[in-house]
Amino acid sequence: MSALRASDLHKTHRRGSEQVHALRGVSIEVHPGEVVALLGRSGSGKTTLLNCLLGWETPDRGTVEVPGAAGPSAASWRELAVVPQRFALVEELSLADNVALPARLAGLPDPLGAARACLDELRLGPLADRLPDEVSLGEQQRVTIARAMVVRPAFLVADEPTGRLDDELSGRVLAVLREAAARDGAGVLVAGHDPLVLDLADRVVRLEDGRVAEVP
Ligand SMILES: Nc1ncnc2c1ncn2[C@@H]1O[C@H](COP(=O)(O)OP(=O)(O)OP(=O)(O)O)[C@@H](O)[C@H]1O
Repeated sequence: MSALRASDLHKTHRRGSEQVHALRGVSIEVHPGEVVALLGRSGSGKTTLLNCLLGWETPDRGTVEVPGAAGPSAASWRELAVVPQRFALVEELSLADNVALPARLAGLPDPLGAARACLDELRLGPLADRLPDEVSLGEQQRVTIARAMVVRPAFLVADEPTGRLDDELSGRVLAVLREAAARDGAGVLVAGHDPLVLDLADRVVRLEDGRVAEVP
């Protein structure tokens, strides 16, 4: 299968008369079965790159290819799932129902069973029937990982998925992402500052000021 690919992306954000060149010609590939760490200081363009890969922002120049989809915004959750920086859980639904949602939309059998299995993997089984605002932010963060994993996506993009977790839980989350690559052949792109992400990755892409920097 082919790679999730961005080629020569340029993106300028405009704030009044000010222009911020968030991406200045970024190319990146994520192959099935590999974990790629996207590192870079705050403001280096990581989220903008992920947003372009997801079709949430349109680059000024350059292309994004999502295998199996006509374009990034046409990709289904099974083709490309996301763990967003802002969790976007449905407040009225239990954690189990939140996680089951993509499985229901994809028409998978037993969405709730699959959701509970994913929550168990992330050690959230006992909280499955609670609402999002009845659990901590770190727990909500892990729910978003279960929600991305539930359909066994071909590609998964995670924006700082361990930002609110201690080392033990970060290790657990990263092991789950690693397993998605090893077991399901998913291509995983993880953005973050967490040194644990470096240990986990097959490959590192570092952004500096909107460009890919050479990694020694
Ligand atoms: N909607 C926007 N309007 C104006 N400027 C923006 C917008 N989004 C991002 N920027 C700017 O673009 C640059 C890149 O931002 P981006 O969020 O991609 O960085 P990042 O590497 O993900 O940072 P962090 O690690 O803090 O999340 C920053 O200078 C940021 O202030």
